[in-house]
Amino acid sequence: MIKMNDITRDGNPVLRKRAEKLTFPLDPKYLKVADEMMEYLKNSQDPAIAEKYHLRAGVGLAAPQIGLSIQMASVLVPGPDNTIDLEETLVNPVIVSQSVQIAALEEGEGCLSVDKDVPGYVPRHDRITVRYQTLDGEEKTIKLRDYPAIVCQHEIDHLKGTLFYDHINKENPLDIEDNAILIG
Ligand SMILES: O=CN(O)CCNC(=O)c1cccc(Cl)c1Cl
Ligand code: NI
Repeated sequence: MIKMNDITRDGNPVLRKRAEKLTFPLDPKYLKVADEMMEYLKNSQDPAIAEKYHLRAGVGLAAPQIGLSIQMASVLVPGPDNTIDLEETLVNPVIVSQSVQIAALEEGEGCLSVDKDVPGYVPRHDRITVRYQTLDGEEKTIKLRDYPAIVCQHEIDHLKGTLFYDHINKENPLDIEDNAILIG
């Protein structure tokens, strides 16, 4: 199972590389990686397991965060009342369209690869359309908005070598354009 000491930390060049596109059929080792990444997310969202193995909670995990510079990211976004809003492993994801409307999480963002808290609004697109391949190579296109859209942007950023704090206004971290939507 993936544990915190398997997570690459800021300063490791792998987090600043553009990850390699994957070809299909996927090498079986990458299928295993996908399972392990999703398992990490599930474990980290289970209070008992997270406490037992000292896992920081995550709603997404990108392959560069476990040292693999490949275009693969898993997302497990809970919805209200123990529902799941989005559970998917995205291979070679591309944001094919995005709203002009900007949104940010009121609480800011965190990252397993960034040990320090970096306060401030992370401006992102409120709505995005993502085209990706599933683990068996099927092309899918999904439209996302609000929290799931923000999570996917955070993960797709990882595949481009971008970290969330790159987007925070350095002079005034709580500065964001007037009509940005703040998501609580
Ligand atoms: O890349 C994934 N991680 O670093 C896992 C830990 N961070 C989160 O789960 C997280 C927390 C807050 C906002 C967003 Cl958008 C995300 Cl993604
Ligand atoms: Ni992250």
